[in-house]
Amino acid sequence: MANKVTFDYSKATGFIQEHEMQYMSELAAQAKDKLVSKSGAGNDFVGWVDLPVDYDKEEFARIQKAADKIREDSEVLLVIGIGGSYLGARAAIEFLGHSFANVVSKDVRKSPEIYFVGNSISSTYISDLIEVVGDRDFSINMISKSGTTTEPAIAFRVFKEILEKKYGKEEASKRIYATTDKARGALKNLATEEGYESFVVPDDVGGRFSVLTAVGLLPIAVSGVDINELMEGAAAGRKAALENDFAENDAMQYAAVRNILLRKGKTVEVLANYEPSLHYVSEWWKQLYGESEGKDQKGIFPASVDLTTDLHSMGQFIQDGNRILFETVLNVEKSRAEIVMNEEPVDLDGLNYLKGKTVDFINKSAMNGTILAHTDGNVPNLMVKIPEQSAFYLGQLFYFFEFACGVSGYLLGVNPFNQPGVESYKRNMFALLGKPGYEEEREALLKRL
Ligand SMILES: O=P(O)(O)OC[C@H]1O[C@](O)(CO)[C@@H](O)[C@@H]1O
Repeated sequence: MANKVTFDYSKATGFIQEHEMQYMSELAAQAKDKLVSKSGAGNDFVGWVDLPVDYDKEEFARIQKAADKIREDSEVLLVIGIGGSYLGARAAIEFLGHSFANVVSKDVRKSPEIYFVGNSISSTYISDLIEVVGDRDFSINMISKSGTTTEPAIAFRVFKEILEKKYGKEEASKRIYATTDKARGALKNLATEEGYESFVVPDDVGGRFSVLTAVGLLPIAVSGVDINELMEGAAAGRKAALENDFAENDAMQYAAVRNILLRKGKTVEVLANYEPSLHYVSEWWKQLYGESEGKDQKGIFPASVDLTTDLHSMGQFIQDGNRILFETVLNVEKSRAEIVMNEEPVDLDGLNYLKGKTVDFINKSAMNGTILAHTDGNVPNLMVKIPEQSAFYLGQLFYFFEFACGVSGYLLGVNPFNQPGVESYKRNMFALLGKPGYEEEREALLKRL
């Protein structure tokens, strides 16, 4: 087991010839140069490249201090945000924390309960969460880079009102933490007006690349994770991505392999995990790759499955359906817990052949068997190995995927750092809601409904 996050495409060599890798390595080197020298498309949004070694230390200390205060004075933290303004934090908290964090006793969790809201417009969800919070002490971390996104703004209005009713305006303002643009937007204005403690999403870091800014770091720190360790892992990932040539560069190889497969008609990448705690890492990854590459009528569609769970729902399609897929397995090499199968005196369930084996050994056997079956079914299989569930390796993993995404987007010939397509639904929604300025669209849309 290597003591770092690694990429392994040895099981996919039947689908990729050496000379293809050679050609793509040259293009990947050019793409990397563009990214690192900040000379490619969207180059004003590549601040994340140096973030693990070049971040605001004063703000970092303030994040830690705010996290300590929240851990001290709140039973519940509400994290309000959508897309890149919540997925990274949720990925980290769920990957590194207890599988049932919000349900176990505080002695086990050692932090406030953390709930995410403002990532949908469901009144049922909001109202159920109001019930969960009840009359307990709580704080809010409102996260929006633009400060104008509708989903989180709605949730914030609702919970701000509850907070102000409970504590009074002044005390409530000390329990609201705003993470947003340093100067612009409705949230920034509100924070200034009401005196909320504010944290900055740097101008040159887009939402989906912002997990290692205050966007991710404050909620992650509240959950009790050592954010220094997370940053150290990311710095190690950066060093590996920046300093290694293609032959030793895992992120560049991943970018190259997925672009070779795309050009052979593999238009869907399925990210597969065998640990439920990786579910939100996959959700984070989907936004990262979906928003970065899905444009100009191009891109690999990023999908995900939780295994072995989904082998009993999506397994049939992966094995035997339309051959447009390749699969990337996230493999946590060393399980955090060990459970050994015991022998029973009468082998009624037929499982005595597993006596003495660990559940993780069984899980890994399922994984290895599945990889070979899918490979035989013409699904190229790639693997990203994560030595264990620690903040250090998660930091490395975040950086690995971010760097590979930048390189991959340039290989594809798109600007990986914009998201023009996201505006279309917003315009329609605003028009249908009667937002001032959308009158003409409103008429046209109403006729079509
Ligand atoms: O942080 P904000 O500005 O609320 O944006 C949230 C998300 O919405 C998007 O802008 C898309 O609408 C994403 O790129 C972003 O992560």
